[in-house]
Amino acid sequence: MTANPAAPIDVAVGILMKPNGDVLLGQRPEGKPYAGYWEFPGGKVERDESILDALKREFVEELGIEVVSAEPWCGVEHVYPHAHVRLHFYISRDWKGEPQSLEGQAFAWQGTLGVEPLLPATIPLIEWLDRVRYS
Ligand SMILES: Nc1nc2c([nH]c(=O)n2[C@@H]2O[C@H](COP(=O)(O)OP(=O)(O)OP(=O)(O)O)[C@@H](O)[C@H]2O)c(=O)[nH]1
Repeated sequence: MTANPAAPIDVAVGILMKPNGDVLLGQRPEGKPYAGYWEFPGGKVERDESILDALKREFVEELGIEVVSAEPWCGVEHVYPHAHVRLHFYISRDWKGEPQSLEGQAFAWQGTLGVEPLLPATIPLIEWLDRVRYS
């Protein structure tokens, strides 16, 4: 049986937030759709995996970071030419380790956003985020 291309793919996305409001963004590596675009770290949820477990796994794989706790923040659904995604954004203020570029990607801590382009589905998040990170 082939997968239904219209069915949304669940993606766990994590926003690491420092006490000063800075958040961590990563740049999509070569070979992936939208290579070079900036995003919050994360990836697809695997079968039989919870969203939080997927988030924790992706942060270990991509950045060598242990997410100790994270709160669900918002959901965004977006249809790209390559995929229909359902993004589950979490905010974490509690993690262990310093980000390492384990998959060769660039990353940057950002207050006022200074990197572009951002993935289209992630653009509205930046304005929403300003309402929570400096509150
Ligand atoms: N991590 C992340 N993905 C996002 C964001 N915004 C957004 O539209 N996406 C989309 O969510 C999907 C994430 O899939 P991915 O390809 O990065 O996931 P993955 O690392 O598990 O991929 P792979 O194992 O297939 O290589 C992509 O279609 C990507 O375009 C974001 O801010 N962060």
